[in-house]
Amino acid sequence: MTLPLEDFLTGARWFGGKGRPLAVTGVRRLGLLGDERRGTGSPALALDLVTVDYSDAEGGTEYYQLPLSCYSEPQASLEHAAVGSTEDPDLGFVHVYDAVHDRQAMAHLLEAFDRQPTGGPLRFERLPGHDLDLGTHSTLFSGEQSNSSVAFGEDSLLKVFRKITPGRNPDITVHEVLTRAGSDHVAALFGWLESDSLLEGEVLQLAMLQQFLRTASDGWELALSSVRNLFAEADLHANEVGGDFAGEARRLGVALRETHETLAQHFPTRTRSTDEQAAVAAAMNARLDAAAAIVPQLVERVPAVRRVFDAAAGLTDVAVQQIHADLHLGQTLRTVKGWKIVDFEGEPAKPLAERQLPDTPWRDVAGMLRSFDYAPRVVERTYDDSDPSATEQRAYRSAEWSKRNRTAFLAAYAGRDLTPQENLLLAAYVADKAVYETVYEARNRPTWVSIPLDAISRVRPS
Ligand SMILES: Nc1ncnc2c1ncn2[C@@H]1O[C@H](COP(=O)(O)OP(=O)(O)O)[C@@H](O)[C@H]1O
Ligand SMILES: O=P(O)(O)O[C@H]1O[C@H](CO)[C@@H](O[C@H]2O[C@H](CO)[C@@H](O)[C@H](O)[C@H]2O)[C@H](O)[C@H]1O
Repeated sequence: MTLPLEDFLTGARWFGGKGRPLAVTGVRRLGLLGDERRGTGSPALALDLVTVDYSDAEGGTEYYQLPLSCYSEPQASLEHAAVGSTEDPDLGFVHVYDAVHDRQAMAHLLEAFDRQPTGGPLRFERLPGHDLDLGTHSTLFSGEQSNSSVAFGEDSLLKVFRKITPGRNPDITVHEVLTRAGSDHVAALFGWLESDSLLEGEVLQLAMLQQFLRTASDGWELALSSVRNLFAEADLHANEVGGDFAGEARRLGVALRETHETLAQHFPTRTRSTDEQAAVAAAMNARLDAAAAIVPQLVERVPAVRRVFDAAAGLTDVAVQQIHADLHLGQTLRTVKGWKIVDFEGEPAKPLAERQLPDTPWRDVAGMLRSFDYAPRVVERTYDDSDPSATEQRAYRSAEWSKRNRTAFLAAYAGRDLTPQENLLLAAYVADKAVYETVYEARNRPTWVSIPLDAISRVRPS
């Protein structure tokens, strides 16, 4: 009896290949933890890596990590996480469950981070400065994530990477550097798990353990409630209502600037050659053409956007460094100790080699500016629009909220007026992100596509 892994993968919310024809063509055991003694009720935790081959025109191979809880007896309490039953080469006949749902299995992992066993096929790396709380139990985060996150009490958070790209994971690399540098703007990295076996000649990094931000509120949710407050007070301006966000936007600007400064001190920096800058603009134009083929409403807006990208092609002395590369309000957390930035993996859809290239900090700034445009537009959509004057009033106030927070964020980030070159570069990155968003929305939330399309309509070549 083999495990129905294709069904399991396609039903998992973190699986990136949904809707594509695929086959699981290999399963590789990276490690086994815990000893399942019959009758003890304690599971063995198998860390397996499955190879997924796609058979559509795009084709390609991906690897996904499956942490599996293996029991000799069925577990009624884990029925919701059942994968199937199988004759396992190491364990004999077992009932198998998705281990991130299983407190006993997660406890094996946490203990292993504490003990750091040597000699096995798995390496549990730790950074100094924090004693793990082993008296906690695990809770799986729910939510639209591309990985699986498990909190251990209020002490630590384990992010189990699902799609595994051979090579170092930028989320670990960047968190390690920022933690060692004492940055205030990330959750401290406690450690990570990697496999001794190489794939395609590269290391496999499987999970990251970090400080659990107990007092965190999601930046996106905070922005939405600020807009709701504004809309609830029909005769007040954004600076007069209780939930004004501009102070937070300013603090976010400072947090991003300081994060960029720390990254620039610890990773290589350089300026792009003229050829590289031209290639970046050409890639933006190519993305624009590809997006227009998918989102027809974009077609009439292509010439204006192209003029911005063409102007940006000629910019010189563009400084590049390590950045976040996928920044938006949903990647920020407000804690009692200020703003924290999470998820330094870069855009998951891009190949690792591309994600590892240095880029301009203005890409991150542009990502945040786009979020300040999104938040009020998303709230506007929740209102009934039967009263045209109320709808118009909300649209006006929406633009007011967005401008106020974009201005506060940018002023705090830059601390000075932007040069014409910086303005142009930023405009190009904002447009590029909005173009990307039209495709993202068309595929995922088609009724939201007007949000980036309207932003693109406002693009004016200077
Ligand atoms: N250290 C932390 N403490 C508490 N919550 C966190 C922490 N890091 C991330 N989160 C929250 O966990 C969720 C997933 O985090 P993220 O890094 O974006 O995962 P993914 O790579 O799966 O998208 C987000 O809601 C984020 O706000
Ligand atoms: O899942 P990721 O964090 O990699 O990002 C993807 O999903 C985001 C939505 O969660 C999407 O962001 C867009 O919508 C946000 C509101 O939901 C908004 O704040 C962002 O500014 C906007 O780009 C992101 O584009 C996509 O890559």
